Amino acid sequence: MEKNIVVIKGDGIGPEIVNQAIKVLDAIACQYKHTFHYQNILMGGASIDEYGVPLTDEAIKIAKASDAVLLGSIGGDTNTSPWYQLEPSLRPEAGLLKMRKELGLFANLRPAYLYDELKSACPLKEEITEGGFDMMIMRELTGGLYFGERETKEIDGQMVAHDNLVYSEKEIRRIAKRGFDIAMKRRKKVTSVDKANVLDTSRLWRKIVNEVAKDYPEVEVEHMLVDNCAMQLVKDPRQFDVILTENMFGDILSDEASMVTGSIGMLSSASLREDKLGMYEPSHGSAPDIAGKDIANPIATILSAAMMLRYSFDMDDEAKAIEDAIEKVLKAGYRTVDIMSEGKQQVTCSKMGDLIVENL
Ligand SMILES: NC(=O)c1ccc[n+]([C@@H]2O[C@H](COP(=O)([O-])OP(=O)(O)OC[C@H]3O[C@@H](n4cnc5c(N)ncnc54)[C@H](O)[C@@H]3O)[C@@H](O)[C@H]2O)c1
Ligand SMILES: CC(C)[C@H](C(=O)O)[C@@H](O)C(=O)O
Ligand SMILES: [Mg+2]
Repeated sequence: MEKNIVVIKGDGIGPEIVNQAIKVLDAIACQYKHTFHYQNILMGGASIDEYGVPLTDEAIKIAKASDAVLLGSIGGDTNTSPWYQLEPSLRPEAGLLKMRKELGLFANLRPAYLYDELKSACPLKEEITEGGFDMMIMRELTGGLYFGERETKEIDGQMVAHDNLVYSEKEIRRIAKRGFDIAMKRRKKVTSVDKANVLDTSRLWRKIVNEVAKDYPEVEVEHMLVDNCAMQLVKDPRQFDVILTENMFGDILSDEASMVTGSIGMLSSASLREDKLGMYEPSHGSAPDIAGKDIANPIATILSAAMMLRYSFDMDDEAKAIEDAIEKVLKAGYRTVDIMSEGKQQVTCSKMGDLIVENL
């Protein structure tokens, strides 16, 4: 097969981790006789430095015309980077949000899976991780607080800011369906997470989720308040199969879930819409504190590339080959520093990429 992949290396560790994913994709192309054409575009800080804006119309056009987008991560140190002196709509994150919205990528899948080999890197007690866990966070990605109207202004001599949280029935219904569809292929349980004891958007969310649930009688559905969910993720992550939630809750809970898998460097993600076009990126950020040192964990990005093969290109065998290679490398004892534990062999980001290619 021939596929056009748009590559956004991004900022910070972005280029380091994307280079490893491309090594792996090249090896897959060679083994399975595919041709992947890569086209680089800029987004985030790199685009600000080059064009003065975090995402150009031309870049959006190129992404829209592609078969899939592979992204590293964007942004800088929000305390020190000059990008954060710019007005909010010109900052790196505005480019990412615009890309998600322009491409209509409303469904963000973040699988949190504890590899047997990484149990020692997991901060939870052994009795909790016994048997491992495997959950999918289905995060709504183009609505909610991130996309509501916002403003900062002076009222009666003091600054006042507001961010509007809006969800429509249609937005909730389509993500809920995605959540139930994926649950049907898994352990058939959906935990819908909201704050229905306070928020109107959450009460609507719960009502629509219950309506959608009627079309999936085989799926067990439960509703959980987000604060409780944050606690349950640490207390007993094995109880979760699919966590279905809105944009901001999903952002926060997915970082939390990543840590119980050993490291944020393990959490991949796919941002999808109704057709096959998707954007694939690790769930973590540009990690400015470790950028340029060749120590970042590239596994989340490589797993995201595997999700690209699976969801955008229907290349299930190829995706599985990547996932198996990662497992082999972990079994052989190789670790980047974030998942390092006693008796294991510490390797760099690029070495981890090489090892995964060798094990394909
Ligand atoms: N999708 C994205 O592009 C994306 C996602 C999250 C954050 N960001 C941006 O990234 C910048 C930094 O944000 P942050 O520091 O809050 O979060 P971060 O995820 O970049 O880093 C948090 C911590 O995790 C570590 N870490 C992250 N990825 C790692 C990896 N692959 N291997 C090893 N360690 C890793 C970092 O070193 C840091 O200590 C901000 O500008 C933020 O807006 C971008
Ligand atoms: C960078 C930021 C806008 C982004 C988000 O909040 O969606 C990130 O944290 C993520 O998890 O992809
Ligand atoms: Mg996040």
